[in-house]
Amino acid sequence: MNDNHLPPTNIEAEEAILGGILLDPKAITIVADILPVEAFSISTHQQIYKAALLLHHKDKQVDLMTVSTWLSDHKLLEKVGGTTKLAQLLNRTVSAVNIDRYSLLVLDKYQRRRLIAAGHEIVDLGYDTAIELETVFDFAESKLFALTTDKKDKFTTEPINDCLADIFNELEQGSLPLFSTGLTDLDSLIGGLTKQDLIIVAARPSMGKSWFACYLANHIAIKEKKPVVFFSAEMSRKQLTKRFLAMHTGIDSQRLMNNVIYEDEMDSLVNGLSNLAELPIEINDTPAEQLTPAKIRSELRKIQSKRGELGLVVLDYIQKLGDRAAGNRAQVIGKYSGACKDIAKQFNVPFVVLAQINRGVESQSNKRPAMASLKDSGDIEQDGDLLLMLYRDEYYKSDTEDNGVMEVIVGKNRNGATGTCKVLFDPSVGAFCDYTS
Ligand SMILES: Nc1ncnc2c1ncn2[C@@H]1O[C@H](COP(=O)(O)OP(=O)(O)OP(=O)(O)O)[C@@H](O)[C@H]1O
Repeated sequence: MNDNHLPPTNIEAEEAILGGILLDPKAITIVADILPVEAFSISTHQQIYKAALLLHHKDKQVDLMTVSTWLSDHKLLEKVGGTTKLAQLLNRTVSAVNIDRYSLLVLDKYQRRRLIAAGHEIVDLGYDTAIELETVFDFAESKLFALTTDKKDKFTTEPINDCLADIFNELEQGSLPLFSTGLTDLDSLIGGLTKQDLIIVAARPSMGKSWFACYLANHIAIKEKKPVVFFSAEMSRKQLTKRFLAMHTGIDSQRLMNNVIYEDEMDSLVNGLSNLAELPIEINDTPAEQLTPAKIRSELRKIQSKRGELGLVVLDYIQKLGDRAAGNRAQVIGKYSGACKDIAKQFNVPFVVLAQINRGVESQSNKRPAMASLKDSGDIEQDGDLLLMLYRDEYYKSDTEDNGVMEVIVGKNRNGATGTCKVLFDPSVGAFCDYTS
């Protein structure tokens, strides 16, 4: 315990770094990406380093002359101690050889100061009993997580120039900010599943929402090889795993649920088990009343730090969350859908959220759902970037010509067209494929 409570600093290392920068024009290129301005503990050090960084970002040479001229031109030279201070820094430094090592020493103290600041904020929140405990935990966890992982706040204000640089890089690489669904007609309508989008998949009960979500999860896990996280407030972990197993083995899901396997299915079972075991699919079956946005964020943070960038998040299903006896359900659901959109942005991932549709569609002649059909809809349709509504004619008419066909109705598409496409669907094993094939 530090009795005098002085914040941890390493002034000598800070001086050595600044001296190195003034001495050797190459030095700034080594430290610019490692050290933020705030890593320096003294404001004069921060100001000198900031001048060096600004010159560096404008592709200007960085040395004693250019830094002192810049500071003088901006009426800051006297504030940092004048040319005497710069000369002192220079005189104390023999070479810039160890500058990367010194940077780590300075960074270590900076991280400790940030940890202490976060600790103070967490203590204050702990005392503030007006704030819900869950919010306090979420805040505390995200503060510490930011320190141990990225170390930089992603959501700061940035000049448009920086965004343009990112966009140019993406265009140059031709990398798509979205994932194919594996269904050609659906992809032609929606493009694919876009990162940061909230994708609402809505339908009447038993229409095949969970199967559709399983299909997307499985497809992204296989094709993108990125972690897919399935929050199943509806089905247990075992039931959901058996659905995935049915998809991989072709064994009827109903029989898998009842643990009935035929002898000639053993090979498929073994193959399916080993294929499925390889996939980066994570299942969380926290009961609906305990599955809060804070819990979802906390789980995603853990998975992301363990397995890397996420490929897809699924929630089955939104109206199940929260206190179902509570008065204004629309308001509650609106709160959840807003939080889901924030999570999609925060984790840079498409977030597929399943939703039930109002019984109202049953009284319509064509029975096909529309945007207004969402049950307890709250702000779901506003928060969603993409709204996919599922419809199967055989659900209502056993003699339909469209046996085995699912219609995917795109009711809202922030990034493109709306419309309907058909896909083939086998609910016994959760198989989806193109209608035209
Ligand atoms: N083994 C099976 N054989 C035939 N049909 C099946 C089988 N298993 C499930 N189904 C059908 O799949 C549909 C259920 O799919 P799914 O659970 O994905 O629907 P859902 O829209 O998520 O429903 P809910 O909202 O009730 O959870 C039902 O129509 C059911 O009859």
